Amino acid sequence: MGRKFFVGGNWKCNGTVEQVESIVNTLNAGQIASTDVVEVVVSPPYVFLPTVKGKLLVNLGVPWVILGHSERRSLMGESSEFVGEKVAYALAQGLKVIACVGETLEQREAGSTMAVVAEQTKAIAGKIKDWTNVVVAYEPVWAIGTGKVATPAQAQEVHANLRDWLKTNVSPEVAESTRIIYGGSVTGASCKELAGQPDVDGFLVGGASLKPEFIDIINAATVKSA
Ligand SMILES: O=C(CO)COP(=O)(O)O
Repeated sequence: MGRKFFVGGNWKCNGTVEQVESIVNTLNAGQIASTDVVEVVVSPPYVFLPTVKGKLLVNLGVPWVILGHSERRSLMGESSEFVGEKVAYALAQGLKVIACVGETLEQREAGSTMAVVAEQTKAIAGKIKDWTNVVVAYEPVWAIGTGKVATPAQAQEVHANLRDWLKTNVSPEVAESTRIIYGGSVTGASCKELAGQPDVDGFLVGGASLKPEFIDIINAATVKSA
């Protein structure tokens, strides 16, 4: 079975109750591609979970958690090892995990992108056995919140290398079935070409997930199913 397209909306700490309700209304009113072809997850600020949970999407418990975001790694000092432990703990508690990896601009310019991504992924792989409930988000730090989206070729290159890494270091089955999604300044304008890349299985969206264009990003799934 192919990898189902996955789109996450990382709302971070944005919004007031009114704004959150407005986003939810927009999502509920949007014409979204069939859930046969796309899985959508939103990550509201903790304080708004009750507001969102009561109004949005069938089956919304809080089944997913985003871990290893670069803002946590850099601002909260979370090491790769700690992120690996958190991923293992979350899975053991029955949560599904979006695990983020990605290099800084400095690391990219030094040619160490894949070494960084591999080190971050290895710290997770060393702590877990079952990848069924894990989605890996490749989020180059230089693309997050900067308006500087990776080119489709840049994203594809890292995603393909990461899948190869999983094939060699975990298993061919895990490499084939694990969704690797891209995050970093994704917009309605850039999503289709990115989605056209063979190893881009979806997106983790920050700023644009607070806007109506999030619907367009979700619907980029149709690029895969076309
Ligand atoms: O950090 C992100 C998603 O986790 C990306 O944020 P932006 O889409 O705002 O760049």
